[in-house]
Amino acid sequence: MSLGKNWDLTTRSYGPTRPFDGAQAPTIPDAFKMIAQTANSTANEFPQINPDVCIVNYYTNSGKLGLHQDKDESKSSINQGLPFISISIGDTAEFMFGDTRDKGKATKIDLESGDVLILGGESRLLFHGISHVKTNTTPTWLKEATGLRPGRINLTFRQY
Ligand SMILES: O=C(O)CCC(=O)C(=O)O
Ligand SMILES: [Fe+2]
Repeated sequence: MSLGKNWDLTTRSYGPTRPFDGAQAPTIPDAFKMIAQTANSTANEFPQINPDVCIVNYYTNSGKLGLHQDKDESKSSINQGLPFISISIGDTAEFMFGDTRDKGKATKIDLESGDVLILGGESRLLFHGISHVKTNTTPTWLKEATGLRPGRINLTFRQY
């Protein structure tokens, strides 16, 4: 699901509406933007963004995402190395990143619930992906407080 602008996976492009039902992408709640901007200013590595896209991905326990670069934002955004800010909720995922699409050469780190990962500047075009989601790793307090189903939610904030 996309907030702000619609992200169409088929054409790998952004637009105002969702092709499958013509609906406008819902606006990004200010509270969401604030979390992403606060994380970015706390990291203090990259320029601040005014996010106009938030892509929300849900991974089941068998969910994966192949190594890819995020390069469908505007040339200006990419050339400036404007960061994309990723927030993980729920089950832990193994995140891979590297200079090439080669999985064997990628560095792997765990992204746990609550972790924020920011790719910006020179790291903006790193190849990255999710190799697997680790079953039953959602913090107990979060499961109890929200009834979150198994799996992982990832929010990425970008400025097109
Ligand atoms: O799920 C993640 O941590 C990464 C998501 C991602 O790479 C993307 O949405 O482009
Ligand atoms: Fe990505």
